[in-house]
Amino acid sequence: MLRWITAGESHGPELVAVLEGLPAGIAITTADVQTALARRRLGYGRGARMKFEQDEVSISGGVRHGLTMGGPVAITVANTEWPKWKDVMSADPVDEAKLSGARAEALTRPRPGHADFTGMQKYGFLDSRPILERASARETAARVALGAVASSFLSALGIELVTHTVGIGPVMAAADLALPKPGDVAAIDEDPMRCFNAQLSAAMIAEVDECHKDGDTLGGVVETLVYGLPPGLGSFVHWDRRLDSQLAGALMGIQAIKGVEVGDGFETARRRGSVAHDEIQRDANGVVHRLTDRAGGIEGGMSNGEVLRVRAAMKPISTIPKALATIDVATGEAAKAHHQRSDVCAVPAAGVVAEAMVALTIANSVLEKFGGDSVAETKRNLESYLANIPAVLTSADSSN
Ligand SMILES: Cc1cc2nc3c(=O)[nH]c(=O)nc-3n(C[C@H](O)[C@H](O)[C@H](O)COP(=O)(O)O)c2cc1C
Ligand SMILES: C=C(O[C@@H]1CC(C(=O)O)=C[C@@H](OP(=O)(O)O)[C@H]1O)C(=O)O
Repeated sequence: MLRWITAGESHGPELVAVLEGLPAGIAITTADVQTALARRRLGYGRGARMKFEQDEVSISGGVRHGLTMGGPVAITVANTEWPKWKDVMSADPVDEAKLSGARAEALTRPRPGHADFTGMQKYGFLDSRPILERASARETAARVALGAVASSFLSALGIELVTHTVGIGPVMAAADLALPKPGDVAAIDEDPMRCFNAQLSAAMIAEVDECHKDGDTLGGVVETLVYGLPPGLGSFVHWDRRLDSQLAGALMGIQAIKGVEVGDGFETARRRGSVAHDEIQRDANGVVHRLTDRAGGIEGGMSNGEVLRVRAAMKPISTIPKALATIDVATGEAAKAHHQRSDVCAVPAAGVVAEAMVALTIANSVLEKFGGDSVAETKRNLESYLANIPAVLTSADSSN
């Protein structure tokens, strides 16, 4: 079983992430993690901080000479802005006299839509700083670092992930948009306008620009695809063993994600059964195929060998220049919500986080089914399982 945990604040010295339960022999380098983090930093509509934040990566456990050794993998991602925040965010008590300037002031005008107000109620603070520091999506850098390790493990088993943006605010990608393939990411990487792996249409970019001009913010929808999955990950036997429930939990665990769809999701609910499912057909060679992939690669809580397809809906950023009504908790009076630099739209970045969470979830399911203390052992177990599926049940995706 894979376990992972992150720690650290948005303006603290660094984020710390630990991933336990991986086999030995996974190829991972500091540069691989840096590349994954660079994808997350970019994306059309990101704010000022992402222009200078460097995400300084250090792998401090579990990896030797570019390969995992089987122990917990520990990664730190340093915040390059730390020197500016040192006094405000120091773990040790600091001299009050040092705490001056705008950064040190109590944040007393909680932002609707962020964790501020309810977090202040829950933890008993009259300052939202101790809330927003951990609620901030800065934390997702730590998850993306771990996701890079999970993706490398899956890749060694022939399982590849790719993510794209399918909606920015009201602008949705064309319904017949061809699904990207894993190799497409490299091509998109060369085009920063497309935000690394996020395929933003001109209309989406115009929507971000328009919104920026209006002092407003946007959400949207991202989709992660997983190619090369064997059938049978997850299970129908118990709710918490269902792959779809695990993926939904993992994606809803990302800041600002408010909805998850598997396959055609909500659209399926509007269809009749005769056109909602994926018919099964045997070809002349005796190999079983699906005619469609409306289910998004999951039936009965199990991967069915088709391309896995999950979408996550992100709400608009809640730090809005055109600030919303709130109260000032210092006076109890009506006020405008606190506003500082922030993203206009972080949907492409959220897609990179979604991909990391899907990779971690799938890696966990793979290890649950196939086990293995080394990648070679996991691979042998996977191949043996596929080779022993009864011939009459062999489907296109279970035969490779
Ligand atoms: C990649 C990413 C970047 C984000 N950037 C910002 C930001 O710059 N400003 C902001 O107010 N919220 C930002 N958010 C959203 C907040 O983190 C989120 O609204 C907050 O945690 C409350 O969301 P919740 O209700 O889902 O917990 C971002 C979210 C993600 C996933
Ligand atoms: C730092 C990141 O995202 C941050 C997420 C975030 C929030 O409220 O979630 C608020 C902003 O932080 P700041 O207030 O320091 O500008 C974003 O920049 C990041 O993604 O690495």
